[in-house]
Amino acid sequence: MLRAWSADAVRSAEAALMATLDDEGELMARAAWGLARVCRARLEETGGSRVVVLAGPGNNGADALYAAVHLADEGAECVALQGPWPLAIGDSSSWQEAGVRIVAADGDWRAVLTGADLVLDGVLGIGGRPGLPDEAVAWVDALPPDAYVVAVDLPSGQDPAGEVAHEDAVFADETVTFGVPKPVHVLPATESAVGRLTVVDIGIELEGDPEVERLDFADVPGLWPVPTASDDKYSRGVLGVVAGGESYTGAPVLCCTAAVGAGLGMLRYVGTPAPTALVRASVPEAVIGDGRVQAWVVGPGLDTTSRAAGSKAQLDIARAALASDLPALVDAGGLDLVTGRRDAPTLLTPHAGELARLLNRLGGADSADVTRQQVQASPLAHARRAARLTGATVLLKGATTLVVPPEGTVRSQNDAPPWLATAGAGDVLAGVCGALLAAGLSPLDAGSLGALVHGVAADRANPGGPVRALALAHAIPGTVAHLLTR
Ligand SMILES: NC(=O)C1=CN([C@@H]2O[C@H](COP(=O)(O)OP(=O)(O)OC[C@H]3O[C@@H](n4cnc5c(N)ncnc54)[C@H](O)[C@@H]3O)[C@@H](O)[C@H]2O)[C@@H](O)CC1
Ligand SMILES: Nc1ncnc2c1ncn2[C@@H]1O[C@H](COP(=O)(O)OP(=O)(O)O)[C@@H](O)[C@H]1O
Ligand SMILES: [K+]
Repeated sequence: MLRAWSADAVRSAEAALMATLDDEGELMARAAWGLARVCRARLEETGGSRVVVLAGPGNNGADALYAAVHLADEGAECVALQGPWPLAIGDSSSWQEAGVRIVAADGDWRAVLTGADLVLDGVLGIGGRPGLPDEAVAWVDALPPDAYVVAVDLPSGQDPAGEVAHEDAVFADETVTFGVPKPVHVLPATESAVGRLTVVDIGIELEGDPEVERLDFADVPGLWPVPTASDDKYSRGVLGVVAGGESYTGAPVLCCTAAVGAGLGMLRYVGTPAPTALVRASVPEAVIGDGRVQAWVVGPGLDTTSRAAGSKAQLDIARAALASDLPALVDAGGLDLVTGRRDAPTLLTPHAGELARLLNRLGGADSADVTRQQVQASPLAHARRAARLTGATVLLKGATTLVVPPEGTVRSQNDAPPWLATAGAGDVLAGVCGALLAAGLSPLDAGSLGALVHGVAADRANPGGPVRALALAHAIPGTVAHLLTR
């Protein structure tokens, strides 16, 4: 499991360690040495030798400059761009003596930058506010496209807390962070700017709950509900799926195919005539109609406004499922039936547009209208608000999937290729996570583990190429086996 801690927690851990060290510069020395080792390796891989440092005003800039001193000692040509600010440590003459030429804001920095093989972004670190000083915006605009950009600790300008996306910021090829990952490295608003993430050990130890967790492959065997000889179909979990209608007939097929493929004890399907016929034909394992279950999936392809035959009876069962004390996953059309808090374990699985709509409906007349764009610009805050309003865990879908409980550490999964952005993929996710809820997992575990398996299945269904939702659903059983037996 990857764990990311807030800037404040990291600073406290650094202060605690520093108090035990004789030299107050020791941690920065460790950070700079580790950073220099990574840069050295990348220069060797790419055959480059010209390093340009973007030197900010704080310790992040100092880290980059110290790393450049090591690289200069080893023969690289190192130049640092300084803005109209003093450097945190030393001045231009002391750095020049140490082997790093400093080019001031009024110097010919463009020519220097054009020749860079490797750019070390040390403008801002965990002390940064989202956005960049104007001079650094100009540097970033002028970055040569073929230079390898290494961000020091985090891509400058990105929000260290990973809460908000900002357009004036660095997008790195690699980020070298110190001690532990931070939220910026794993949350959806900022993760795409991080590139490859490398963590340099500087000896700090973090205690207590992290801000963000990310499950990895090694977590799957410990969490996945593997049956034993004493199990039967009921003890493994029965899932009820209320999905589809006369206009959306495919969603229940995808959801039910994925749910049985994830290893359910049994599945009950509740639908109107057309999708029921399709589920009968394509998922012969499904038992049709209402009955006793351990958890519900309510909503894939569900049209809550339909007047077609069978719709009223189906909606009555959907409402009864939501009013029950059983765990429930609520997706797509089912989200329109959420009226407030539910006491039983609940996982809501909106995409950004559905989350905006849910917040507008539940937020009350006084709250400002939320748009899909606002959700995408600050996904964590919006998911958290929905989790607090409903008491449910909110799984917000996207390239990075967030799973946000009403309180405490959030999970963030990034396991899927962009090919997964295809209609019906969400119905498959609902089936997988629903199966895990029926087996007794918490909404947090069911959502994050389901998102991991779903993302890996997208890749395994057709490595490196397009994937359709039905192929994704069919790839679930093999993916689970692969992750359990690797
Ligand atoms: N605390 C420690 O012991 C260690 C810290 N390290 C480094 O220190 C960094 C943190 O250093 P600092 O606390 O000096 O903070 P930063 O280097 O992130 O920069 C903070 C400075 O930039 C200014 N600033 C912030 N946001 C701005 C914006 N958007 N536009 C313009 N100016 C802005 C602030 O006013 C402040 O002067 C870490 O990211 C890491 O690189 C490492 O050396 C490891 C050890
Ligand atoms: N760019 C992307 N990269 C990887 N996965 C993505 C990307 N965009 C969306 N996804 C995933 O694809 C799925 C889409 O679900 P959803 O929007 O509900 O589609 P549908 O309602 O058509 O089934 C979600 O699991 C989401 O996390
Ligand atoms: K940086």
